[in-house]
Amino acid sequence: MALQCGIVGLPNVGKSTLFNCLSNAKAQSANFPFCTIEPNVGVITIPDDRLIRLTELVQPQKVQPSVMEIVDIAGLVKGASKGEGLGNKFLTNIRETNAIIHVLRCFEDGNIVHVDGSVDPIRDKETIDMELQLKDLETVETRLQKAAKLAKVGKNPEAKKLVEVLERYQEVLMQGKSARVVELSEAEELVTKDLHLLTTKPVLYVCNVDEASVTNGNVHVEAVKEAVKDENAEVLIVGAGIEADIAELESYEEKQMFLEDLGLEEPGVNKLIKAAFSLLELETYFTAGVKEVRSWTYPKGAKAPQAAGVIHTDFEKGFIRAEVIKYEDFSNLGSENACKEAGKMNVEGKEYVVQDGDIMHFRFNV
Ligand SMILES: Nc1ncnc2c1ncn2[C@@H]1O[C@H](COP(=O)(O)OP(=O)(O)OP(=O)(O)O)[C@@H](O)[C@H]1O
Ligand SMILES: [Mg+2]
Repeated sequence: MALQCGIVGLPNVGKSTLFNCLSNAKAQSANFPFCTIEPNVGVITIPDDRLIRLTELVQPQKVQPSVMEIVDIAGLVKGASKGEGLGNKFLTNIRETNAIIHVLRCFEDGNIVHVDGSVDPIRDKETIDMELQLKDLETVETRLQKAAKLAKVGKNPEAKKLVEVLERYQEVLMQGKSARVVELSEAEELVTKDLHLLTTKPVLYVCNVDEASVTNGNVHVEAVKEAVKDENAEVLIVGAGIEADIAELESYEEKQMFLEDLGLEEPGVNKLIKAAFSLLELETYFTAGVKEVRSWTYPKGAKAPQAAGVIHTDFEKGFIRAEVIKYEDFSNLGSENACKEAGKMNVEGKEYVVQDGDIMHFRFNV
């Protein structure tokens, strides 16, 4: 059940190029629109300095970082919601993802075709948003008809609630806004959970810039930041072209040299991976034994038994307690034993909400 981030944007803006520097899988990338048709799925490793530190301290036989899936989706054009370009098929690919990375072309390069003839990320963003919103409006209206019928026949409080929410969605979508601006109560979330609207998915924006703009951005990036300031969404600057070149380099030293020249401490894609990971509302805990040091992914807010279930369902079913060491303590004191002696290992029960970076040891009984 690996969660997926989908990369969306207009054709030829650099989605596949970005995908290639993010994942080990290789997608075809070329200077013509609709180069990608079938979605490319890749697995990416989440970079985490804490895992490196734990590995140094524990010296395990094996190390296993967290991963997530990333999908490179075909470019979308105006009218896609009505079947233009690759149309609806592409929208289905987006529906299957859990979060969206929206790539905006912010680089000038006369040799790279822009489907709408000029570089204008704000217009591009509106084009994509509008197509997603139109598709959602279609979904909402179809569902509204059905739910309204159900709500009429006798007692059906759930259908009534659904109708209410759908009407709110319809209103904002008709105003050209995304459905994510509608705030839902827990009960409302429950009745809408199989709706899978495209514009309720969390989104982050990637400004794809040229080499010279990777550290400070450019006028296009500024315009994007201004345009999304009410959306409460993150805007990242990545030079996909140059990062793809760096990813091709063999040695770590060469990569570092290149990054330094660009004025970057780490590849822009690392920042992007971390941002995408938190966009999915995921966090990490660790297990640190001599056999294996491993990073595990759990949904933010999970209690100890649910987090244990990520390792094995038996751990959840037979959960007794968890022994928890904070990463900082482990890192400072150097070992599990040292933490125990210093009283830095806590025993937690079923109600414990796991915190990002916890080092866990589960006791269970099956
Ligand atoms: N930051 C950049 N600067 C200059 N050229 C770039 C940059 N990013 C990508 N490109 C170039 O843009 C072209 C299109 O890239 P890519 O194939 O990744 O686009 P795409 O969004 O996947 O397109 P499609 O929707 O057709 O699949 C390629 O020639 C690529 O090398
Ligand atoms: Mg592509």
